[in-house]
Amino acid sequence: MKLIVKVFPEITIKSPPVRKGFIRQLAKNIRTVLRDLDPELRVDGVWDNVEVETALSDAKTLQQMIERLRCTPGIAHCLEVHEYPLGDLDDILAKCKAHYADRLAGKIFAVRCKRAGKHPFSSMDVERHVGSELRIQCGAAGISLKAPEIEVRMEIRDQRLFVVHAQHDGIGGYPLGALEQTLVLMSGGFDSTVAAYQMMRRGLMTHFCFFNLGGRAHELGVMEVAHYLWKKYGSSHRVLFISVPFEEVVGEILEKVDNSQMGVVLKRMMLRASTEIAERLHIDALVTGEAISQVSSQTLPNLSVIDSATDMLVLRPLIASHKQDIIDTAFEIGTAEFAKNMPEYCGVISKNPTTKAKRYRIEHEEKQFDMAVLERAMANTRQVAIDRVIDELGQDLQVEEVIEASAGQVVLDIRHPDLAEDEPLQLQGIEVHTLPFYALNNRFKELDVNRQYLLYCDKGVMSRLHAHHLLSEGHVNVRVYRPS
Ligand SMILES: Nc1ncnc2c1ncn2[C@@H]1O[C@H](COP(=O)(O)OP(=O)(O)OP(=O)(O)O)[C@@H](O)[C@H]1O
Repeated sequence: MKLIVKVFPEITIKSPPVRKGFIRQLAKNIRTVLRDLDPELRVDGVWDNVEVETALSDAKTLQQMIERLRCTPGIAHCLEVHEYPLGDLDDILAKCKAHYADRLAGKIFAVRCKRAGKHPFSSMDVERHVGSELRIQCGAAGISLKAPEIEVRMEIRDQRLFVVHAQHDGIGGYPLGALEQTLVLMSGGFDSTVAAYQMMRRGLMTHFCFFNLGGRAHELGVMEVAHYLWKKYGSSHRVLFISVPFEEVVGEILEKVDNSQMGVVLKRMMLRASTEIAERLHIDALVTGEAISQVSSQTLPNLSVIDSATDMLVLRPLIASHKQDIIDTAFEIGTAEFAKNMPEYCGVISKNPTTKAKRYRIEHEEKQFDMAVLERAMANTRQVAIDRVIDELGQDLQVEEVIEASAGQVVLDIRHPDLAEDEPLQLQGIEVHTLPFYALNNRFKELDVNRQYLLYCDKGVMSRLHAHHLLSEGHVNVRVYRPS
């Protein structure tokens, strides 16, 4: 199969050397993202598109390839095409007929031709000839250029003809690796996950930084959603997940800072810490999910005082977004399910948080704060490559594993629903329920405590992590199911 990947239109209007650089980067990213599906894949960047060719014909793998391309930043859309050497107008007609004949009977259609190179005919000559002949030969109902039911599409490039079989829309943006890097402050809710996605889609390599305010379940949830985002939209580049233990910082704030000023001080501490991390890693900007007035503390005076804690650029891609739009995007990109179920832990809750923070007042409050506490948090920061984040977490956890389920036990398939649907787990005589890992924390307590639950996932890592967490929460009837 051949795919023609059309790059994001903003790239095509760049100067030739810049455009070339972007296309080279995109071709490299596509190779990386698809390599495990076909190590022999051919990827060539040309003028304003990238050609991808695979000798594989298995429908499931091809579908996976297309799905990955659709989520790769820099791609406007990709076309599934059939390639032929270019012949005369009748030959072009014959090729189009071979692919479209069975779809045209009784339909209103249009022929669209794009052409590059020197030919004895124009694009319009091709459209007219193919259109009028297909109409007669295939029994079509008519031609409408404005509102066709079916479009017969082709591209002619020099001496090659591509008949388009299907088009798949991508997410647009710039290829990762061609621009700078950012560090997103990730709390795992709707806002920070959408903010991270927007930066990634725009082509900025985005690392994740989480401040652990005291909730282990929150940390696990943030790791999972960060891993999901990276895997789905950014796996062409390895990024980092950084976890900063902020429990002691929260304790110090609770003890030393006036209640109404606590939220602003906490955010300033987060910015100080993330600035240091970003500088160490040569990252150019910080990103947060704040949107103006979304919560009472997200006011301009507060944001201004928060920003004065750092000289680093702080980007807030959602600043003027409506909450509903953010939620809709989270559903589209697949982070909403994580966000809805995120066991958020907020260490400092002010009764009357200030909405008009004053810098002198905040600085006065911070004078009481022992900065050694922040330094200790920084010294204990954990940094893991995102592709290892789940594995490393699961390594040392002691959880009993079961290789064969027996009657009476319930197997909980905690995989992402897409995966569970594609390859359903079927066990003779055993009760199997699907309960995705992101919903596990909230829904587990609704289950019958007298049953024994075996958690199942594909690699045995997520199941171990979650089983360990449930055990530590006091649910004793939990094991990991690892069929041999
Ligand atoms: N524990 C945390 N770790 C990392 N970043 C955080 C943390 N808490 C807050 N942030 C950052 O500050 C931003 C604002 O957080 P806040 O809790 O005020 O709003 P929010 O609307 O609940 O955010 P979200 O929906 O992203 O959880 C978040 O979007 C995130 O970028």
